[in-house]
Amino acid sequence: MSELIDTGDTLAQRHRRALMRVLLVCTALFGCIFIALNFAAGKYLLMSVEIAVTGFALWLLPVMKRTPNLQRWTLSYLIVLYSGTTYALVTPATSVSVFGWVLIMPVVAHLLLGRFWGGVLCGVFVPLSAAIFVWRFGSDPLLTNPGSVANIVTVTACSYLLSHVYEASRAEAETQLSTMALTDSLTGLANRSQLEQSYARLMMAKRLPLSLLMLDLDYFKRINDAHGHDTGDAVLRAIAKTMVKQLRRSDLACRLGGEEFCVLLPETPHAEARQLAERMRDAVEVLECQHRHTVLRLTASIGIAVADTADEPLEALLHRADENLYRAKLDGRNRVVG
Ligand SMILES: Nc1nc2c(ncn2[C@@H]2O[C@H](COP(=O)(O)OP(=O)(O)OP(=O)(O)O)[C@@H](O)[C@H]2O)c(=O)[nH]1
Repeated sequence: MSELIDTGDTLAQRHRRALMRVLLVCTALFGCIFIALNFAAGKYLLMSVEIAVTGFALWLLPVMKRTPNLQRWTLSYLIVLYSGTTYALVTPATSVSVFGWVLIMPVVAHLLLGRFWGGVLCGVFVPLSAAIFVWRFGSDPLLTNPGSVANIVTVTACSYLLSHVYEASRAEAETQLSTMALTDSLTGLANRSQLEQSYARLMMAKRLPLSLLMLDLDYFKRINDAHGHDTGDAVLRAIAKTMVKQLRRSDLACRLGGEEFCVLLPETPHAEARQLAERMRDAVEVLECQHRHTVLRLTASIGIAVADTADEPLEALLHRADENLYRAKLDGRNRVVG
């Protein structure tokens, strides 16, 4: 598990990496069996093709464990595997049963490459295999029987359509899942996990100085106590919207929990961060949250911290911003410190 996480895989990549290794082991194993069978039958050219595919599978097995180019290697291997299968189909010495492999081409391609590349690969190899089938067995009674033709076409079309639809809904479910895992459900802002990921990315790209604002609403408990938790929630959503309005596209606003928010500002020196923090504090102060017949108003305290080097851990930066926020609270609230 840890070695998979080390590669920085998404959920889909993690599954595909595991599936690809199963496919490589299976094709290498069956490849050895077919090499032996074809050697015994004296089909040396076909045997050579199988040796090449099996050798590639064995060589790729350790590479697949941690390569960051998973998609490229998978596509390369499937092109080699499907080309080898196509060669076996063309060879007059092979039996009609070899065409059984064509039926699983769409399933394997979609599971390993996703909708687009899986579709492209099948779009090339399945019609090619069908053409070879007609060329080799066109005069066979099998193909002059409409029932047999209908069966073959239906099974192939089902294999293609089912894998395509399955992959489409799997990809959609994964997108929804990762959005949920990175978003605060109440406000729609980023959550702490997303903050950690973005911070690591920004530090890696050296988008310095990286400023961080920590914003905490003042006396928010009073809103909850006086008007109820639902109203408190509505206020938190309004605050989140107000914060986002002040930001650039490259900035990231998150809710750390409760009534505590944080904003990540890449390539923002201290003076600029301070200006933005004051603007945000003003915006919260003038915000009017309508609740039944009363207008609720509140203020926010903000602490600032700036990272000038790429080696500062997020925890340290948050801690410095939190200390300044604490001072802002002590100094009377509704102010920016740092
Ligand atoms: N409505 C709502 N309230 C929350 C949520 N999470 C935390 N709270 C409330 O936020 C309040 C935070 O109160 P305190 O930590 O005492 O802070 P405060 O009243 O804002 O006072 P200061 O921060 O000292 O200015 C508590 O009443 C929590 O119950 C939430 O998701 N929704």
